[in-house]
Amino acid sequence: MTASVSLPIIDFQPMLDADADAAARKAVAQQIDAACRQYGFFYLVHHGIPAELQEAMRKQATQFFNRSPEEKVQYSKYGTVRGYHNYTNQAKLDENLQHEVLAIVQPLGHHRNGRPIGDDASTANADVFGPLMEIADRALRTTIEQYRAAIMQLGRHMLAVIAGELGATEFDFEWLRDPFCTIRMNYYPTCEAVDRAHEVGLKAHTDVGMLTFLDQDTHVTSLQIQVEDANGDSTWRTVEPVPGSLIVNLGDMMVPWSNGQYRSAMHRVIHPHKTNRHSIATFFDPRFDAMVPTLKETMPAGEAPRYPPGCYGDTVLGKIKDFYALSAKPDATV
Ligand SMILES: O=C(O)CCC(=O)C(=O)O
Ligand SMILES: [Fe+2]
Repeated sequence: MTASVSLPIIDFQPMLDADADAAARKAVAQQIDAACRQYGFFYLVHHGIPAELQEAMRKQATQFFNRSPEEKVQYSKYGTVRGYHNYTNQAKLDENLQHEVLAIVQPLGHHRNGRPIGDDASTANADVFGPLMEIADRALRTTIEQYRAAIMQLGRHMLAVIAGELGATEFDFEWLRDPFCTIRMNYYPTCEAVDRAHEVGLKAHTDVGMLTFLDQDTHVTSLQIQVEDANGDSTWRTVEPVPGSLIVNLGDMMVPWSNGQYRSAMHRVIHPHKTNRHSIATFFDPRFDAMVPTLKETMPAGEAPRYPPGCYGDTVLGKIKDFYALSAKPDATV
């Protein structure tokens, strides 16, 4: 049995309450900063996303994955990442995943300064960021749009709070105008056979961007993160669901931005349960073609940043290839 980790449960209410006093807000900001340093993961409660909207998203996700394989596959024509993909038992992947996804990826054309599709490295991946995925189902689409807007607002707010704790005085970051948003609805099927107990739902990875907001089912524990034990060794720990919370985790871009003060933690899903599981991950990321700098307030006077500035879009494209082991298996088309 994998032991669980006690991640901090942070109450965001003072940040949303106009009457909250400055000390209460400062206390919340400090808890967030500490969690970003120690784990790169925390629970957020009273986050301001309406419960009805969360419920509507979960209902849409459940209904979607309950559809027949023939219906779901209608959503598969959108490319490598976008739309519906069933990774369960696909021999061409390097691990035996048990996982279905509906990924709603924002169109690249949405970005004022987005690099043109067809340009260099992105050519092979043009379908990743093609025209806006049509979602024929109006209820699904409306719910997703409302949820996306609410999470983007929370993302901006959270990043401003974090920037403040890192010492920033300016919050209108050029690279964060037009943030790139992806929503991944994840479905992990029931594991029937005991000897499949260690099969991987979603293999170990870090998220690529800035902040991920994860809504996970509360009836089962399957998410795991890598933490350091007292000896500094990495060890896997389960993340128990906390009803009413969103899990916030930091993506790779937060590391150079904070000059290495924050961590982007490895996580995975192991789902050996006789019940299925849903989760909804919403990614609040930089503009696709943005070079994410190091926040100048994090650099000691006279010192250079510890990391070279990285282009978010290039990082995403590289990671997609690695994640699905596409480069290692050239005949694979996901
Ligand atoms: O299903 C989960 O709990 C994790 C999902 C996740 O890590 C992701 O979609 O990036
Ligand atoms: Fe993730």
